[in-house]
Amino acid sequence: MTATRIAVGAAGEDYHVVVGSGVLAELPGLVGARAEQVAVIHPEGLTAIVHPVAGALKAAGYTVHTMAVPDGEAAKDAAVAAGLWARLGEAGFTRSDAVVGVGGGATTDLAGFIAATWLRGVRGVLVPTTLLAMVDAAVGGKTGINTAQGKNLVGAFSPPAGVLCDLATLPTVPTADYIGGLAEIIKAGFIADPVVLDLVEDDPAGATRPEGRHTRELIERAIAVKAEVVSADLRESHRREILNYGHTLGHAIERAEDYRFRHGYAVSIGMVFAAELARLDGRIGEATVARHRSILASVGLPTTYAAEAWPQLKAAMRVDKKARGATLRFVVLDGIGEPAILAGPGGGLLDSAYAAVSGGTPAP
Ligand SMILES: NC(=O)c1ccc[n+]([C@@H]2O[C@H](COP(=O)([O-])OP(=O)(O)OC[C@H]3O[C@@H](n4cnc5c(N)ncnc54)[C@H](O)[C@@H]3O)[C@@H](O)[C@H]2O)c1
Ligand SMILES: O=C(O)C(=O)C[C@@H](O)[C@H](O)[C@H](O)COP(=O)(O)O
Ligand SMILES: [Zn+2]
Repeated sequence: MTATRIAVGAAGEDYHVVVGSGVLAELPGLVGARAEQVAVIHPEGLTAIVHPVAGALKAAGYTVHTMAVPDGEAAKDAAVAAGLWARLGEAGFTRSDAVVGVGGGATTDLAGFIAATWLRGVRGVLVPTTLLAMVDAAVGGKTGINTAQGKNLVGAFSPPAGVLCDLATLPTVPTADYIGGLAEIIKAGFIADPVVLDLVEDDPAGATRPEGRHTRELIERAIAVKAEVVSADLRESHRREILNYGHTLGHAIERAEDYRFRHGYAVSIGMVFAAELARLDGRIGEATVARHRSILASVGLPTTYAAEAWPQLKAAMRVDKKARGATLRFVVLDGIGEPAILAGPGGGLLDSAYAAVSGGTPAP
């Protein structure tokens, strides 16, 4: 099957997201002729994918440094970033050298951040190997790490030179992680492309598998949504905020769980919360909220969270990047495909929306 190339406009530095099987062969070309050294940042356990990638880069004449980082979210940590900067410094990486990130969204967020910050920016190429990283994390130039205070609180907008989504890497992704990626695909459906929702509803079981009937179309549609949005607003000054649908509560849940709760699962609960907020604010009806619950549950994503966590979650939401001063701002819907901002909802509205998500009366 031929590769699909989705263009992303990035403030004068345009790039492509390439989707297909076997597209990793394009990696040496993307790293470019200026680089002599390449750092390949990857999770410890991903050697079956990383060895051929590193081999191809060596065969193309680069000096390759494979740099293993902790698996998953543990990689998005200041100490891990500092360790990588030390290794780049010891190896003498210059501005013409390159960083390649191979792995899930946690790894591509970290690798992108290293590329953005080393010498104030070197060429970065991303090779996402999970569903979530292909459809969302590796696209759009948001890079970063977590801090004890919250999710992605340190980072930079720094578009990659290219993104290679090799579908051949997906079959080994653990099912629970694969399903996490569906949350971001469904998000793209609610905020911009309702056909995505129809495709998932047509075959929910197939949506949870790489060999599903609609898998490739779902991936390409979600990337197309992200590409359009970030091309219009790289630095999140207006339109890009819609990609944060479900993330205000979602990130608070991740922090409350000490980042041991899958991102997509937290976003899934966060989208139900945002839908309840929109319903209570008179923007959407019960049927649209019910559609959130049914489509997310149909692929195995969670839609509820503990009532007693509410005070902690409310406090954690204060560091959301969309907040302005003490005013919380939520992405909500005025309808499917019609995202809007709800600024400064009253405490009563928030409490009621969370009660609907937790299935009980949340602690004040
Ligand atoms: N920058 C952005 O715009 C953006 C967008 C969405 C999400 N994110 C971030 O992405 C992260 C979540 O990404 P994720 O869901 O990919 O999780 P992840 O990176 O933690 O990966 C999940 C697991 O899958 C493993 N894995 C990766 N590829 C594999 C493969 N092909 N076969 C087998 N195992 C594989 C990983 O090692 C890890 O254990 C979060 O940190 C989230 O904040 C960033
Ligand atoms: O690309 C964006 O913009 C997004 O908001 C996409 C989100 O899915 C992603 O999780 C992002 O990392 C969240 O960013 P943050 O600015 O809220 O930390
Ligand atoms: Zn996300």
